[in-house]
Amino acid sequence: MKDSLIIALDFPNKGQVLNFLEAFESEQLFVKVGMELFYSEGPSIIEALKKQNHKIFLDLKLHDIPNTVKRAMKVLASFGCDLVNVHAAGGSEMMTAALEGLDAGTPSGLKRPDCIAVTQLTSTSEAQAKSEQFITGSLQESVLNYAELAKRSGLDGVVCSPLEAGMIHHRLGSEFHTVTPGIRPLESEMQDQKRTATPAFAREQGISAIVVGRPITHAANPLESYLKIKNDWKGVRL
Ligand SMILES: O=C(O)c1cc(=O)[nH]c(=O)n1[C@@H]1O[C@H](COP(=O)(O)O)[C@@H](O)[C@H]1O
Repeated sequence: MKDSLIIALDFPNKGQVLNFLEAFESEQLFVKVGMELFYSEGPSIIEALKKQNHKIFLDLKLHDIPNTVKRAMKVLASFGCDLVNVHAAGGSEMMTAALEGLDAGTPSGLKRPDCIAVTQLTSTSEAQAKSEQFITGSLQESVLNYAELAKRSGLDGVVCSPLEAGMIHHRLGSEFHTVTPGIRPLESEMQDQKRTATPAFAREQGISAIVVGRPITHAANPLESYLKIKNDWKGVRL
């Protein structure tokens, strides 16, 4: 996953996804299938994307009792995705159970998908975390606490905002992955995201992978937007 730009395919159905991907024929992509697309299309969307040789992040953010998460992860592992996630707030026992389910469900000969934990959603502000989640410290501390818990539980990394990734690598090492949504080029609107940064800022933080949705999928020319964000992220000067 190192240095990947993951495109969030937040579309309602397979038809719109395949239509969108036509412009990317020459690119081997890392794409994210989230709740809307997976709930509408089911595992067949994963099959269709694998046929096109794209890497896949199946983003269903599991958060339930350990037994339920373990059994669900066993099913998800059988799809042959590259990356899946849970909410760190589910706790250490749940995260360990997620890994057990993935190990049990990964077909022989395949690598188990990497598993990362959402710390604090990038749509959460400091004020919201304090007034609605009742955290007493700072939001950064909360992100770091969740990241430490995820690492102790054996996970491969976390989802956080680009603003916290540098701190996480400093504390937990560069091998522990940070995957960061909340990426907004200077000209883009924040929409519902609260903790955002540019692709160039993300590059300076040692982030493993950035996740970008609407700045690409809603762009007038999605391929052009993708290439521009990718170049900014990789520090390529044209
Ligand atoms: O787990 C995620 O992917 C995720 C976590 C998070 O904290 N924030 C977040 O935005 N995401 C996802 O990342 C994508 C961001 O999309 P845009 O805001 O359109 O770039 C969406 O598909 C979100 O579901």
